[in-house]
Formats: sequence, structure tokens, C-alpha cells
Amino acid sequence: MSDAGDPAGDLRIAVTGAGGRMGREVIEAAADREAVAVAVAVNRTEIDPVAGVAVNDADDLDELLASEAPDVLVDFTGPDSAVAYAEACADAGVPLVTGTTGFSDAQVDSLRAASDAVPVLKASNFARGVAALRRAVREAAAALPGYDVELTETHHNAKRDAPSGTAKSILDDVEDARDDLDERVHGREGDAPRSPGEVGVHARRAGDVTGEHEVLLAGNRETLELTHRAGDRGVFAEGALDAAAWLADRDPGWYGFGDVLDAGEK
Ligand SMILES: NC(=O)C1=CN([C@@H]2O[C@H](COP(=O)(O)OP(=O)(O)OC[C@H]3O[C@@H](n4cnc5c(N)ncnc54)[C@H](OP(=O)(O)O)[C@@H]3O)[C@@H](O)[C@H]2O)C=CC1
Ligand SMILES: O=C(O)C1=N[C@H](C(=O)O)C[C@H](O)C1
Repeated sequence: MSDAGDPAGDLRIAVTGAGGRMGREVIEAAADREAVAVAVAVNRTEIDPVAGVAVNDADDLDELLASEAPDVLVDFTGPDSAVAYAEACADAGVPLVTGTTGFSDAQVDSLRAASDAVPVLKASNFARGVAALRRAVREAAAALPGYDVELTETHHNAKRDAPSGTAKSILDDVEDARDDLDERVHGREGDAPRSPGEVGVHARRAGDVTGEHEVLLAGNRETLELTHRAGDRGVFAEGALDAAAWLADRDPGWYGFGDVLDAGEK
């Protein structure tokens, strides 16, 4: 399907949401990468080829997974479709990498159910810098007991879910590191004094900002700010392809991007 060809030995990926911001980025990153070929690309609505790759109707995904047998499917779509695609992967025996965010707890349970049949890797952020930010935040939160913590994320004006998936992952990290913090307060208005157990969460949507996450830790006479800024979506696409290459040969189970980084593999 890809003009780049499909030589034996290549990692053959399927891409859902091929017409989306991230789907396009993944296809373009695959075209730039040796030994990765796009075997299947689908989109919900009809679109022109992306980077020379023909894009099929997402309704035909089951058939395409059966006929093309890709090594792994890379999904950046929306929560409902990601769950449906996970079920398709489980039926077809195709490992799944999903970077989609905004899932409900029940939807995460559905993804986990698929991981009984195939390897499933879910990550709210495929930037290596965000993985480092999360480690730094865990360490700082544990090292600064009693300090107030506030998280601010900024994204482009077309982002649907708020707060971002990355913000929620960071908040989980903070709460793991600090037992005394257990109340997420989303913005403040009116008479809203801060209580000790809260973590403030602020979601900004503006222009074409790719994605920024800032964690502020403040005591009475000092502040610490830890910030990650994504320069472009290529950083996420590269991480997702690294994850796809790592996941293709794994046993069924539930994985995160940290597993890829811990293994030290590209
Ligand atoms: N983990 C990470 O590192 C990153 C995660 N993301 C996440 O990836 C997801 C996609 O982001 P982005 O590419 O910016 O979004 P876009 O809106 O640009 O693209 C979404 C794509 O998914 C498709 N889609 C959406 N809903 C459905 C549905 N119900 N059924 C079938 N197809 C659907 C759209 O199809 P159509 O063209 O028909 O609308 C489109 O192709 C978001 O959840 C975002 O938060 C984003 C960046 C990095
Ligand atoms: O929708 C986006 O754009 C992004 N979504 C992810 C998230 O929700 O955390 C990751 C990144 O920040 C970009």
C-alpha cells in the first residue's frame, strides 16, 4: 500500500485515524524510517492518500487486519473508536499501540480486556521528555512534603479532552508520591481558598500549541517549576513507532511507554 514498498523484514504497521493530526504524523514518520512500512491505513471519513499511502474506510478494518496481518496497529483517534479498534485487534491477533486519551474508566477496562488476547500498550504521551518529566515530578513531590502542587497544561484550540491525558498521568504520579494530596481542583472562581489536600489543575486551549505541561511546587519561601514543551507532533509519532517496534513481539498483556524506555530499545 505504501509507495515506499513493503520489503520482507520490515515492521508492518496499521494506522487508524490516518487523516488526523497524529495519524498523518505517524504515517510520515514511518515513511522516513527504514524498516517500517504502512500495511494498512484507515480513516472514518474518506480522505486522499497520506504521504503516498492509500487510506481505506475504517469500517473495513476487520477485513484489512485479516487480509494484511500487520505486525501492530497504531491508534490515535478518540476513546470510542480506540475501544472498537482494540476489540478488532484482539479478534485478529494484532498487537495495539494506542496514544488516544480521554477514556472513561469503563473504556480503560475494555482496553485491558483486549490485552488478555494481544499485547496492548497505552500511553498518554510518547515524548521521552515527558517520561523524564514524570520521573522528576515524582521525585520532587516526594522530596517536598507539605508543598502546594499546581498543574497547568496548554494545548491547541482543537483538543477535545480536558485535562489532557498527560496531565491526568502526572496527577496520578503526584498522588502516588504524596498521600496527603487527594483532591483535584479544576480552576478556581469566587471565594475559593486553597485547602491543604488539593492539587490545582488548569487546562488552557489556545492557537496551535502542540502540548505543554508545567508542574509548580511551592513552599512558603521557594517555588520549583518543572515544564515540558513539545516542539512538534513528530516527537509523539517517533515515540509511538518505537513503542510499536518494541510491542510487536511481546506476549499478550498490558504495557506502557515506560516499559519500552526501561528496555532501552528503540
Ligand atoms: N499519546 C500521545 O503522545 C498523544 C496523544 N494524542 C491523542 O491522540 C488523539 C487524536 O489526536 P489528534 O490526532 O490531534 O486528533 P484529530 O482530531 O486530528 O484526529 C482524530 C482522528 O481520529 C478519528 N476519529 C475521531 N473520533 C472517531 C470515531 N468516533 N470513530 C472513528 N474515527 C474517529 C478522526 O476521523 P475523522 O477524520 O473522520 O474525523 C481523525 O482521523 C487524541 O485523543 C489526543 O489526545 C495526541 C497527541 C499525542
Ligand atoms: O491532543 C493532543 O494534542 C495531545 N494529547 C495528549 C494528551 O492528552 O496528553 C498528549 C499531548 O500533550 C498532545
